[in-house]
Amino acid sequence: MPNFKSVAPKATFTIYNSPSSDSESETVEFQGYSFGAPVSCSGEAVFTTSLVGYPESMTDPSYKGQILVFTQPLIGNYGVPSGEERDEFNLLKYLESPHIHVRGIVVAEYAWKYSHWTAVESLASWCQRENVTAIGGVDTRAVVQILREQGSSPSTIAVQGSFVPKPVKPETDLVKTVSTKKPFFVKASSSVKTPFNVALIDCGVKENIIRCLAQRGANVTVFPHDYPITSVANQFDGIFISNGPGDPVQCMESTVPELKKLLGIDTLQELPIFGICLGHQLLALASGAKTVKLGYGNRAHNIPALDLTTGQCHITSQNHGYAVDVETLPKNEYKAFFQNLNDKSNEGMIHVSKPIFSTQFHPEAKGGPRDSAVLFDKYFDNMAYYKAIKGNKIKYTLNSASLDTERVL
Ligand SMILES: NC(=O)CC[C@H](N)C(=O)O
Repeated sequence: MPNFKSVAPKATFTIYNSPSSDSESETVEFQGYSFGAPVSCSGEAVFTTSLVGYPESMTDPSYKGQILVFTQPLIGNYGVPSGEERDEFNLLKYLESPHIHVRGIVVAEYAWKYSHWTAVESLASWCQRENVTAIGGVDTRAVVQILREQGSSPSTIAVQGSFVPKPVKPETDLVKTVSTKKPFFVKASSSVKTPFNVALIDCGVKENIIRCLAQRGANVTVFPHDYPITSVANQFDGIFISNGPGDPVQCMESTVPELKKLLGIDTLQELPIFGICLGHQLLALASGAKTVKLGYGNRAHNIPALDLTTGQCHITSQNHGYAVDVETLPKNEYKAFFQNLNDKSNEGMIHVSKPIFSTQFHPEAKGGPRDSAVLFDKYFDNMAYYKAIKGNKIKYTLNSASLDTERVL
């Protein structure tokens, strides 16, 4: 095989202590080679210890604007699957959204040769097409030691011959950039006779979350993150709040007040609600709790989360930099649902009397283990009960045929 590495443009990955630092003592540099787009980039460096799933992670909207460091030493070996192929729900078969959301990737060794039955191109050509920076040849173990010490940090990837932007603080208003611009509709599995109707608040939803709902028998109407959901909530059997990028407090003026309003509507006290990751954090904020930034976050596919209601441990898929401060949960309303057994951070909350719960980890797990897929079943049980007690009072009056059938970007 030709020695691609030796002819690839040189690249440098730099980690900064703070966005304003430019003196050498405050930066650490790693030299490597570029295999992505011939552009430099700047973003918050975060790391994942997941062993597989780079196409899914890179297209997860929660990673918007970040530079993702993979600790798995060989990346690219199974190429990239089709970003066009769709399943029976018209959802992307292999990717979690139509485009790459990470700004750049950092790997130890890029596999120039790939092989997999689903692969349609190499990771390098995908990054080039999507204008995403990629550096190989970096000692990612050393990188993680720095990020673990100083926390997720401003960083740049400089590609030889291109303009290098300054390190920046994580951007604000990221949710707006990834949320659908207009409502869209995904039809439930055709094997289900009487589907449920779920209103999904899209803060940057992963395709597999919608699939987990549609497969179990929900027609999913996906709404923009700032949609006045209270104006339609009485037409639905359940509300779902999705994952998404950035600091949850960025949604204090959009999604959170609307959720707060929803929680206060007398006639909707029995309405089931389920939130995942950012959805969990926003529900917590709407309930009066607070969120905190974690040092370096949790990004992996093997994080143990203890179900505090059963004593069972779930091995979970995670990607987050913030967490709910469990001490601030309103005690007469919510109790902690799951706890992270590595760092003891909060992994979910459950209402003491209403059918409302949320998790910090990703039960839809793409990629990752499916231990906690059962939580989707729990949500469906809650919806079945709600539908039974409401009789025929819930009426879906939106014209779903007039809605788009995929996210509007
Ligand atoms: N996956 C997510 O929804 C991430 C939530 C939030 N942006 C965080 O980093 O904590």
